[in-house]
Amino acid sequence: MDGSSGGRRLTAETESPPADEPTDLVSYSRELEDVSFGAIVDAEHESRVLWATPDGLEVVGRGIAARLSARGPDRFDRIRAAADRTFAGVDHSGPRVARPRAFGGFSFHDEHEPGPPWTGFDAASFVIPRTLVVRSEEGTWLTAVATDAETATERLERWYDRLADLPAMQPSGTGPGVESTQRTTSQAAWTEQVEAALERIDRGTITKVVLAQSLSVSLEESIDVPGTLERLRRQYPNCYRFLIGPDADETFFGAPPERLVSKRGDRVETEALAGSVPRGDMPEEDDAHAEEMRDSEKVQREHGLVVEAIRDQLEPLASELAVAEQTIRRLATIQHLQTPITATLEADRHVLELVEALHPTPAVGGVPPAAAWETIRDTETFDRGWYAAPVGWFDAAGDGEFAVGLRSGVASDDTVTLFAGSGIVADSDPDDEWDEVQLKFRPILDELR
Ligand SMILES: C=C(O[C@@H]1C=C(C(=O)O)C=C[C@H]1O)C(=O)O
Repeated sequence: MDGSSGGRRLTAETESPPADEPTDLVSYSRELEDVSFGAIVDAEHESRVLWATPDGLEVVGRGIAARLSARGPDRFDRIRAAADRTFAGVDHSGPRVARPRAFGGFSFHDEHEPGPPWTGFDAASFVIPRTLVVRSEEGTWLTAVATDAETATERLERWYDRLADLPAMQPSGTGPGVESTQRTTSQAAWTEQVEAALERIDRGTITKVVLAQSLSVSLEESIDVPGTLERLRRQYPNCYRFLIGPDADETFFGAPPERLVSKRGDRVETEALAGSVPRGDMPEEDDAHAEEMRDSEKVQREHGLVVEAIRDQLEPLASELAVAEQTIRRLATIQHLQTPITATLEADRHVLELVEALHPTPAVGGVPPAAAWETIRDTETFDRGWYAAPVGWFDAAGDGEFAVGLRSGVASDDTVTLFAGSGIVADSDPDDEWDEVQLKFRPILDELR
């Protein structure tokens, strides 16, 4: 879905600009007792990131040792080139798990121009935080990154003492309360939008398109995003959790179920996640919904398009590709059809090459990609920004992991703008698709109440 783009820009800043000469960065790590992550990500006026995976890796970061951002259709390449230069100057002393990583993501489309509610969010933007805490099977580690050894040591010791003094558990609080909500799309407008998309499907312009809505939520109090994510962890333990807070007013966060891609060495893992039904109150009802989804020709067609597109994108890069058996993915409020896909790369690749190849899958875009994007742009009356786009991390070796930025919202003080969408194929019913979108608002909306 690369379209033409006006402005192209690339910046790679470190804490002591100018950045055209790569600045060397020193990274030191130290093991910690388990600590509260809240102290790292409570800084609303400093850059902050949080990343947690269903398999138990949790990372929080604060401040900026280096920032990479890019616009335009070659934004993936530009970020990679800038990152290669930056990482080449990093000297890390510590275990691999505690190494510096770049956290961030991309807008859904490369024509993205930052504007409210996405002011701080470029079309591609990553930071290597100055202070990092990672919790994994290999323990909890603190890392400090700086332009010289003395600053890195000082930062490491200061944060070590600060974290050691805080209780490991901090209360995650309660929801800020919802004062009012405002839709971008009324149900009548949605019905028209879906019918117009169905006409394009009838004419053969597209086979599938994912249409979304946004919901602006005014809160009774300002939101504590890390606390909200902590509560989401309890409700959605098998989902990702992320927070991307540039040093601006807005924070993008969510609890997406969907992995876009993970890459370690030559091993690649991804999945098709498409097809949705509610959970039932009783086990029988729950199973009945799941069965109805599995047996639906429409849902299978919708899901199959995603599997096919992922396979087509990965096959040229892989020496081996395996599509596993379809399963039901059960989350607290919704269930999905899921097909895990793994591959072995035939040559060395950067995870951003895989991100570029895969984004957007037809689980969030459509088929064919360009005509689907045109439909989205002609139809949706709000800015997708970073919704449904890749969010995650990568390291010096080009390994990394990205989720799809779903079940997400962008928060600014006492407002959160939520996003959710659903796949439209031939036979889609506007009312059913409406219900599905409302279901997908729930993970975040429930935690705001
Ligand atoms: C578009 C969203 O979800 C995606 C679309 C799905 C579907 O159409 O069934 C299911 C999971 C996600 O891939 C969303 O959560 O906003």
